[in-house]
Amino acid sequence: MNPHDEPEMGPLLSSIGALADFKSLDEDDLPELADELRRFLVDAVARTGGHIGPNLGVVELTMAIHRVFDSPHDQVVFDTGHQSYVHKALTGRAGDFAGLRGRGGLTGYPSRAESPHDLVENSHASTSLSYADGLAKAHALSGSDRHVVALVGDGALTGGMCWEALNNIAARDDLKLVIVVNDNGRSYAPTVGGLAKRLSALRLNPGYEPALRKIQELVERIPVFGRAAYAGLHAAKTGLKDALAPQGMFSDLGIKYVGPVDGHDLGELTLALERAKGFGGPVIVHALTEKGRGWAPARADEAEQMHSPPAFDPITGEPVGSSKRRWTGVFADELVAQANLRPEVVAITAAMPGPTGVDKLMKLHPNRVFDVGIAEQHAVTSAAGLAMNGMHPVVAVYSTFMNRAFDQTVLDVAMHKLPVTFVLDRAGITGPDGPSHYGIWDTSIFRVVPGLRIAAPRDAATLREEFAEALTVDDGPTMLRWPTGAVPEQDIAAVDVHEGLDVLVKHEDDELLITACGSLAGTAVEAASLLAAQGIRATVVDPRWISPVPDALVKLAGQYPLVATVEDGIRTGGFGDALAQALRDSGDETPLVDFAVERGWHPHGSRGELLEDLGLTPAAIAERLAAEVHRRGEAEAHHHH
Ligand SMILES: Cc1ncc(C[n+]2csc(CCOP(=O)(O)OP(=O)(O)O)c2C)c(N)n1
Ligand SMILES: CC(=O)[C@@H](O)[C@H](O)COP(=O)(O)O
Ligand SMILES: [Mg+2]
Repeated sequence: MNPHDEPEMGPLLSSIGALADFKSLDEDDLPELADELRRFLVDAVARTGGHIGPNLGVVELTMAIHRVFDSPHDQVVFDTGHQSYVHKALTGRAGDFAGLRGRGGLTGYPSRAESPHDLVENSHASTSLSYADGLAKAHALSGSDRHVVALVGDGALTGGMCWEALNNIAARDDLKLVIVVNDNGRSYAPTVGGLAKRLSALRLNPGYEPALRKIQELVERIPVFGRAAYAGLHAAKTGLKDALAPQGMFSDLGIKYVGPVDGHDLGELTLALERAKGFGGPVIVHALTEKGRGWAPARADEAEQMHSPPAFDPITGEPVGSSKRRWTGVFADELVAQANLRPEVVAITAAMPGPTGVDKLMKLHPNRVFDVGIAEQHAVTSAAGLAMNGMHPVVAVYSTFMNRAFDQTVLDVAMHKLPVTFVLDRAGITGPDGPSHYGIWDTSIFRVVPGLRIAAPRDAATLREEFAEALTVDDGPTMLRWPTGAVPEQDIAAVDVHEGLDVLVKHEDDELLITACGSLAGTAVEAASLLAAQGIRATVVDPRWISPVPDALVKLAGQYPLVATVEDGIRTGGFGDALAQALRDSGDETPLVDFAVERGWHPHGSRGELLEDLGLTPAAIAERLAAEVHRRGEAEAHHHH
């Protein structure tokens, strides 16, 4: 890592101020540029953390796409978008990587505000082929000659939307659409399922191409055979190819298939993409790549090939940040403990065993953990099936990805009153991954599901307790949510329990009730102490189970002149809205101030910065509530005179 704070840029990369500069480079310079890009990526991402593994794997792929196609006239869509750093560097943004994923800096995904070459900002997987289908149909309608290129990973291909799109794409032979399958055999962990087996059958047979070339040379060398033999060979080649490399999966759909090609061989890639472009109709180019290519620590990371590590040492790859106890780790241990007590407990992950913490149980009881690929909707309804047959599935998904499985949750699970426990990690504001990764919608979305109970632990102790409680519920689904990052160093102990509500701060003759949800309980406690310093006495309670709103909380809140709620989720339809509605329903007019995430697209940054921006800090909450108390005091005084 060089001393000043700019990632190391070689001479060729430094010469690229715009895509045109890259496209005009001499072909002979491209291998050197690829090396410069790899050194640059490691140096840059070491500082900021991010998707080093995926991006090292698409250096040649991205270069070849931008050599053959002409963005933005031709449109390039990155599935998930986590592998678009090379694209950003080649489109003139290499000089901005010092701020990658940081407030005000480059986002870690394509961004239309950053470049006309960026189209899809959504970081949720398996959307690229649907976007591409629409983009290409529009070009076909306007009779334009523009091509659409979709770069989709083998992991993303396990997502159902891809197959919905392929079914439609296969029905049209006039779409100028090139689907580049970036097959590195991995999501985080090795990609799972029948698709993966078919793709690896192709991957494991690279031999058939060289074998064919050898036969071809042989035939061409023996003049007597001439054309007839060559024609026979061609038939043999098709047969041989199908025999050795069953790629029926795509051609059965009627979509042309080119490959598999070596995804790190610029020449081979360029040829394949030129061929594909020439088809003028939908075509799949199947590229074989290595995640983390060219950097030993990523290649050596068997678990995830450094899919998205936090900041790391650029030489060793070792993380450089502090390794505090994370919410995920507490859950991982408790899941094992509960599974050992309860044979009916099984776990499901959508291609994220490590990041969700089910990997620990997976190692101990591999047949009780199911990795279903990037397929959240399937995960939920498969869990419904498991529950129907006596299991208690724990579905571990990031909150933001749970958005995908609303219908499956409400009808396939809740309507059937099935004992499924959803564990939503990364709930609330996450930060560096930006707005499509914030887990802020879950409370508002799932609060409307009849029979679904939601808990929001405030620390490690309540995570263990509430998770254990959820597993005892067998007449309907339960859901727990917690944020990214470290759990509070110290558990936030209750000083009292009032009808099932944990009292965290208690004042006699108090004048204000603050209801703290989950991870912001500590913030609420600090806000109460700031208020106490101004002579305002606020009691703080944590309901633990936030939906449905506990009756005891409605009753208690009704006894106060002012109530506040604090939650790490969208204000619209959140916990605050729920309590306000419950108070209204109980005939209580208690005024309520709800601290939450305003509905909107909040740009990436650190979790702390975002919470500061959103007024979800002790100081901001105390300030707002003090003003509210004073305003009410004055109004009272005025009223009495
Ligand atoms: C709907 C959804 N689920 C989960 C994720 C988390 N996620 C991000 S990248 C990734 C793996 C993608 O694998 P692949 O498509 O093969 O791309 P690669 O990283 O191998 O290049 C996953 C599971 C996501 N972004 N979207
Ligand atoms: C692209 C994607 O969805 C994941 O790789 C995500 O970026 C990981 O987020 P965490 O860093 O919070 O695990
Ligand atoms: Mg992959």
